[in-house]
Amino acid sequence: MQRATPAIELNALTKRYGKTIGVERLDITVNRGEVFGFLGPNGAGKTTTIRCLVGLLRPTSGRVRVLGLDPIADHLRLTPALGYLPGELRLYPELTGRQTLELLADLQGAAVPRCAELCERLALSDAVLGRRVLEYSRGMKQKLGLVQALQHDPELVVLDEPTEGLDPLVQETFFELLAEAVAAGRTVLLSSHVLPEVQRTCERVAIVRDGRLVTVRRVAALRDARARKVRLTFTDGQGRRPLGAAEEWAPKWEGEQVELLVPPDQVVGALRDLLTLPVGDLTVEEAGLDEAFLDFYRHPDAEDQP
Ligand SMILES: Nc1ncnc2c1ncn2[C@@H]1O[C@H](COP(=O)(O)OP(=O)(O)OP(=O)(O)O)[C@@H](O)[C@H]1O
Repeated sequence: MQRATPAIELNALTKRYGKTIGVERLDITVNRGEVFGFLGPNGAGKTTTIRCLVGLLRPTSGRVRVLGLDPIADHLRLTPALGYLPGELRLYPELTGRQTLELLADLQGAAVPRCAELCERLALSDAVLGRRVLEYSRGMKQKLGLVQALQHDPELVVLDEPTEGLDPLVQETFFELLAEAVAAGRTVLLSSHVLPEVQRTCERVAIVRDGRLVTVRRVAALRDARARKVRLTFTDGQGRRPLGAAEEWAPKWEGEQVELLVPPDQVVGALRDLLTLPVGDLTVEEAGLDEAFLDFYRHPDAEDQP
């Protein structure tokens, strides 16, 4: 494995399903040792990208390198170094949990030094592992999916919606496992539409929408760039009214009160205009990160600053 290369390199990755665009000209580089978030609404292209990364889909065009290798041509070399948790985990229902882990270890072609420890930490007891997967709850299947993704202590872990179906206690264990993987120098790519999960774990995030890259940002920068929530209360009892240029900031009315999400560098100008109206009370606060995130979904032209 070529250690000097980035963990993941996508150059103009395009995948079409007939006329439908899965992803279009995606350029993303994930460095070694990084926890990288991959965020986007339903149908944005996250799973398509991940399937191209792990060699399950052949790109229509563009270049994909994972740990310096081509995921399709070098599949056998790559597999032992790759941990993958699919978004929709399909398991053989007739196999027991234990047999499932053994089968997947065979396919990974690697020793599984962490299997027992991971089962213990995720509360998959011998009794549970002895039962057939068809008797498993959704959360139990997801835990099995996490064990198989990490059991061979892979160099790169790719997780598609990893916390789906996990209860809060198990989610905590999952976050601990992620932190340990990073401390041990592993690289993690995590796809999600749960923002706090990404905020908590990732250094950088790529936001995708409609198959295209909207932006790649440090999570900290995303936080700094977030909009200000401006709340005004009017005093003349006339309620909802036109707000002129401020209509651009998606006003949300409630009686005499209106709330606007304004980019930080435009707050002063917006207030100058708004305060010509009969305003009795005013608050300005930072919007939540999730609101900043939604803003990226809404404004296709949000500038790019890796
Ligand atoms: N096998 C397929 N055949 C045809 N179109 C597909 C196929 N798989 C995905 N698509 C389309 O590609 C686009 C991207 O889908 P993808 O599953 O990659 O999105 P996603 O970001 O993972 O969404 P979600 O968060 O809902 O899982 C969508 O328009 C989807 O309809």
